[in-house]
This record gives sequence, structure tokens and C-alpha cells, in this order.
Amino acid sequence: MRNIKEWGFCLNIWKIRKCTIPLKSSAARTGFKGKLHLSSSEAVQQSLLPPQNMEKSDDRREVVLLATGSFNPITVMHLRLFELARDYLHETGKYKVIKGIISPVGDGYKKKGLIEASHRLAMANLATKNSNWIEVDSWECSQKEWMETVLVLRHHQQKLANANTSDSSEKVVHKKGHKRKRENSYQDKTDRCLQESKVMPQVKLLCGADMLESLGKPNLWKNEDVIEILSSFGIVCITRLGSNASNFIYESDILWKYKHMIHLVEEWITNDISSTKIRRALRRGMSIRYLVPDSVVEYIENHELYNERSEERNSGIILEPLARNSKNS
Ligand SMILES: Nc1ncnc2c1ncn2[C@@H]1O[C@H](COP(=O)(O)OP(=O)(O)OP(=O)(O)O)[C@@H](O)[C@H]1O
Ligand SMILES: NC(=O)c1ccc[n+]([C@@H]2O[C@H](COP(=O)(O)O)[C@@H](O)[C@H]2O)c1
Ligand SMILES: [Zn+2]
Repeated sequence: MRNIKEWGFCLNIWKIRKCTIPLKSSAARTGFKGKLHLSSSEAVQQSLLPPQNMEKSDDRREVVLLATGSFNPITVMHLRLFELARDYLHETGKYKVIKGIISPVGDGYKKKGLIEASHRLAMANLATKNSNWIEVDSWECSQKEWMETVLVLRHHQQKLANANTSDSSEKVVHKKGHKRKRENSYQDKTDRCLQESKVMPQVKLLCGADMLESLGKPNLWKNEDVIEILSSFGIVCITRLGSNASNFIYESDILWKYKHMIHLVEEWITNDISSTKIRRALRRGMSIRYLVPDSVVEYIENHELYNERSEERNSGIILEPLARNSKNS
């Protein structure tokens, strides 16, 4: 049995910690905040744990990693980018990666050899089937026209914001129904504190060093887009053979200014897998096994994708961002 002094002590600790409830449930241990709902009795029980059992609040910023690209086809290296980025961000102690999103570019990008988005999407879905945190999103490639990457980042940031507000309003509706009975209940305080301490997850662009270097190509990216990507979102960039990301950051005035928004991640286990090389191997009838997931190999075989004809798709057509930006400049 606890005496009255112990009760007071625990409640004071609760106040000092700015309402961060020291939850012992598995949701709390994993840092999950989204749809957490404690019963009043559970909340009371948790608050009565002895001080030595109180866990430190998790104040790491939640991050969603968004990788855009052709994924023509997806390779194991695309999946590795996510693992490398997550390990790196977690090691800083400042971030908690809650989700990875693969967003294949739409057909309107008009890159040479780009096969239909429906196939690229299907292969990405197969490749991520075994991941419990990387998902594929079809929003970008289901748009009629190619869209700037900054718009894709904005879309996903907005989606998170909407999810956040609908979470809170669900709770308000739930609370309204019981307003009189529970207005000052322990549960209400718990809910409010959890909501207040919640900071919106941050979407960050995940890319390889070659994509970072592409930011400097004339007419490919608009300056204002690059500035918004860096200042509002940030980039996690994985080193890639043939690219020198740190030198590129040094040589670019914009990237240098925002270098604090760029996380450069070294891939020590280097390999040179690229979709171009996968397509080349397929055209030559060579094996691509272990370079892409087995399910993707099977999909490519079943649908007879990637041959000389498919490599000629969009041949002679200007890449959409180049066409768009040179028209406007
Ligand atoms: N081996 C790799 N190392 C680092 N980044 C990579 C690697 N392969 C792909 N990426 C990154 O993945 C993202 C999507 O790339 P993309 O779909 O163009 O693949 P790719 O292998 O570069 O294909 P392609 O050869 O057709 O250009 C880009 O940010 C790209 O830099
Ligand atoms: N201005 C821009 O927003 C811009 C320009 C060029 C490429 N991109 C994007 O970068 C990615 C590049 O993919 P690839 O490396 O497969 O060509 C694509 O998702 C494409 O949409 C964006
Ligand atoms: Zn590429």
C-alpha cells in the first residue's frame, strides 16, 4: 500500500515532467504516440509507479523518409537506402524514423526507357511486402502530369498534418459525449498532455548522391524548389559510387547555406547496383537474381518487361522538368 506522501511525490514528478506520462505499455516503449488511448485505470496505475521505474520521455523528432525516383525497376539498393538512412538518423539520437515512403515518378516524366507506372508500382509493392516500415505510395504517379518533387513532399507533409488533426478531433468528439461526467478526469488530463506534447513528424527527402548532384543541373530544378526542399524538409543523402556529395555541397552556394539540413550518410558496403544496369542485363538475357528481390524477378519474367523496345520509350523526347523549366526561363 502506498502512503499519502508517496502519492504526492509521484504526482509532483508528473507535473515537473511537463505532463509526460511515464507509460510502461509496449506502445510507450516503442515511442508510438499516434493513437494511444489509456483507460483511466491504466493511466492511474502508470502514474503510481515508483520513480525509479519512470522512463525518460522520448523527445526525438519523428521523421518520415520519402524517396522519389523512377524505380525502373526497384532494386535491393533502393531498399538499402531506407535502412541506411534510418540507422544514421537513429544514431544521432535526435530523430525517430516512423515510416519510409517510395513514390515512383509518373509516366509524364518522360525519361528514356521508363516503363508504365503501373508496372513500376506493382514491383515496388512486391519488393516492400516484407518491410514493416517502408511503403509505396501511388499518389505521385497517378497524377495526370509529372510533378515537381517539392509538391510531392508538401503532399505527404500535409497528409501527416491531416492525420494529426483528425486524431485530435476524434478525441474531442469522444470526449464531448462524456463531457459532464469526465471533464476533469484523469483521462482527460492524460489525453490533453499527450496531444500537447506531440510535435508533427517531419517529411525528409531521401536520395542518392547522384540525385543530390542533379540539383545543380541547369533547368532541371527551380532554385525556389531547392530552397524549399532544403529549408522546409531537409535531405538525407546516401553516398554513391561516381558521385561526390560533400564536394557538391561545398561548390553549391545554396547547398552550402543549408548544409545543416543535409544529412550525408556514408554507405561503407559499396556496390554499384542501378536500374540502368538491371535493364541492360535483362536486354542481354543475363541474370538479375539477388540484385532485385525474387518476387520482382518473377514479375519481370511474367510480364516480359525490359527489352530493346521498352528501352526506346521516350527516345528523343525532352525530360519533362527540362522542357518545363526551359519554357519558363
Ligand atoms: N546504388 C545506389 N546508391 C545510392 N543511391 C541510389 C542507388 N541506386 C539508386 N539510388 C537512389 O535511389 C533514388 C531513385 O533512383 P532511381 O530510380 O533513378 O534508381 P537508379 O538505380 O539511379 O536508376 P537509373 O539507373 O535508371 O537512373 C535516387 O535518389 C537514387 O540516387
Ligand atoms: N524540379 C524537380 O522537382 C525535379 C527535377 C528532376 C527530377 N526530379 C525528380 O527526381 C527523381 C529523379 O529520378 P531519376 O533519378 O530516376 O531520374 C524523380 O522523382 C523526379 O521527379 C524532380
Ligand atoms: Zn537514377
